[in-house]
Amino acid sequence: MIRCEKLAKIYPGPVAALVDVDLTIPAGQFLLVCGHSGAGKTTLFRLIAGLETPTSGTVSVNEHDVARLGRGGLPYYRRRFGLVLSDAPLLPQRTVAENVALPLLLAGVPRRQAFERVALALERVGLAGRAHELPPTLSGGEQQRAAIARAVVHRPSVVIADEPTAQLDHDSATEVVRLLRAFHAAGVTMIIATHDEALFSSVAQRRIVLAHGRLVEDAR
Ligand SMILES: Nc1ncnc2c1ncn2[C@@H]1O[C@H](COP(=O)(O)OP(=O)(O)OP(=O)(O)O)[C@@H](O)[C@H]1O
Repeated sequence: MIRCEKLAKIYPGPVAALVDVDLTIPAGQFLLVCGHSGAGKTTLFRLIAGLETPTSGTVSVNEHDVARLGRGGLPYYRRRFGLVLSDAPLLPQRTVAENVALPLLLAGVPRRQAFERVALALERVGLAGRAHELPPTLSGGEQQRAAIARAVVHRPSVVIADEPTAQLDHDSATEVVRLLRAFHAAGVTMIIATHDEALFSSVAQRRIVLAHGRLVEDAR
């Protein structure tokens, strides 16, 4: 369970990106996060995943305050999460398999074991035959599926995806939703920012709306 209490992030400016957000996300939930551009969705994701520290308030996971983890605990904490963020594109000069392997290699998994897991992850997203190609030769939908493989290759318990179907045609977007649904069915908590709510209507269990950094709607 992830719990945000009075969570706030003020960037220099000052910009109040997130203001007093109280939110509890039970393990295994499929949560949609909606809101206009600049509403604070990405900021919320970065705080939950331990990529940024709150200005005030707390994020805790299973009752442990993330701010108290310290340098030793934070890398382990971050490995709970699989991130599909728009500011982390695939590296164009590395093959698809090398891109997907990166989080494992950075975590110290031996190469051989890492690439065995990469092969499994690419198979799950239907890209087994494209492992040795460079990302720019893939379609937009295939690149997004590779990004999902990279996010799940270390078997995270939570997947956070920022607009995972943006700029995809309908068939590719539907395929991305099908994949996320399959990971959710396997027990992964899903936190998805989207403007494409209709696409997720059959799988989402809850929808929250952020506006100007505040949580303004919460519906199950
Ligand atoms: N590193 C930063 N420094 C300063 N301001 C920032 C920073 N990151 C975000 N902001 C500001 O915080 C606010 C919330 O941004 P955020 O990216 O969280 O919104 P968002 O809902 O994800 O938007 P989008 O849908 O466009 O991605 C915006 O006003 C943004 O300009």
